[in-house]
Amino acid sequence: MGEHSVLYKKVGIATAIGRRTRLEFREIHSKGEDFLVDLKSLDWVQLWKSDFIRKVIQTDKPLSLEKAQFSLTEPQLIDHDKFLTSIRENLPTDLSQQISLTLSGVLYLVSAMFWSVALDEEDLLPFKIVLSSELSVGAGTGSSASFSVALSSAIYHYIKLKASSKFGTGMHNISAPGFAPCTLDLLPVYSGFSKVDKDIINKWAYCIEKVMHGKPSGLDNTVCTFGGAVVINANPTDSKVPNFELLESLPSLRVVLVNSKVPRNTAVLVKKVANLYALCPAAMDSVLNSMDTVAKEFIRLLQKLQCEINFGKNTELVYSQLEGLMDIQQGLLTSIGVSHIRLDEICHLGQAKNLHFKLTGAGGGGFAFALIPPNAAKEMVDQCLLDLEANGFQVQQVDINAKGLELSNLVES
Ligand SMILES: Nc1ncnc2c1ncn2[C@@H]1O[C@H](COP(=O)(O)OP(=O)(O)OP(=O)(O)O)[C@@H](O)[C@H]1O
Ligand SMILES: C[C@@](O)(CCO)CC(=O)[O-]
Repeated sequence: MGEHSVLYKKVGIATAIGRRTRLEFREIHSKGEDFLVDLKSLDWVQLWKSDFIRKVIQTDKPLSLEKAQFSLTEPQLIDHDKFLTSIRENLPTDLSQQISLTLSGVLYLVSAMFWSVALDEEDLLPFKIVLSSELSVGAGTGSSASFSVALSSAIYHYIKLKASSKFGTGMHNISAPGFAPCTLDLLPVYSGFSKVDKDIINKWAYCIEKVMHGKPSGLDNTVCTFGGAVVINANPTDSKVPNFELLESLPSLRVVLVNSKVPRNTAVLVKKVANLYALCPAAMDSVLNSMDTVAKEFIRLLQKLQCEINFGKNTELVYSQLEGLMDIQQGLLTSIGVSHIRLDEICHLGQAKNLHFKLTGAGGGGFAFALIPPNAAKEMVDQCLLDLEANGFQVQQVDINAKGLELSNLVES
């Protein structure tokens, strides 16, 4: 709740859904091999020569401050646009936009994350990355954020493992001479990521979200990193940087996701809204303020719902209020041009059976979701889902408040 308006400092909330992106990372124990990136969702395998990867890592990166201020913990110091331009120059020009964006993201992280770390040529062996996802790519359920977090966490974890075999365990400065110190706690075995790790990973993932969309809010990558539910811009400040709060508890809601199967591009939709803002600022301010009110009310009602569940109270009214807010927000998003005729059809089919759908993500196609209140008549819900499928939509039930980043199945090769 709060799509688009969160980019204008308004409040929003997002939750992790139980659909995972998996990244398998394997070091290849032979120096001369190529680096390999297998993108299952895009049906693309990329090979890069070891010499090429070593060269892009060593090349100086454009920064907003001196190199002596930069380290693995400070990705925000990279002059993003200049760096991205240089990354793109290393890619063939005949790639599809999706593949080109993804490979730009991979090269960005590989070349910038290793740059400041004190690992010699012989420490860095070629590796193979295999990426697959249960999420539809580019459909409004945060696939790009999920990809960005998976990739930045894998490289970060690899750096820590390599650093611990070089420096030993304990607190060590892993920066190369000439860079700012980066002191990390290196452990013999890792079972997961600490809060410090997650904060660093999240910062790098945000850089890749910028590769994908230009000016993202950072909400999607924060949700993918930390899991659960995250509120953005809860504390109004003059800062340009949004603030994030992890919500302690969110009621367990039944949610149905419907795929309109209409492809869309987040960056294009964000630009469309920005253009409308430039044309009609006063009216847009008013719509964005309304979106802010709706999102705040939605969060307040979710908390109220949790209390009512705890006290065994009847939750019917709160569900109706939440659904009312979803209808209002869908109307506001439609008014700024980010719905789509197929999303409108989902909403109409839902209304006929008393389910209230709202688009999710940037809109323009992609997914819509509805809450299924506990008292909803099963036959009505089942019929609605059948009607949606009969009209060519894809329906799936999802868990919300799901886990974020996890490390699993570590196997030595
Ligand atoms: N599993 C994946 N493998 C490789 N690249 C991916 C994967 N998932 C997403 N991407 C990259 O992310 C881009 C989609 O980003 P986009 O922001 O448009 O979609 P989204 O994140 O699903 O939507 P939203 O930001 O509205 O939630 C794709 O073009 C592709 O470059
Ligand atoms: C449109 C938008 O609000 C939703 C993307 O999931 C963009 C963003 O938050 O970065």
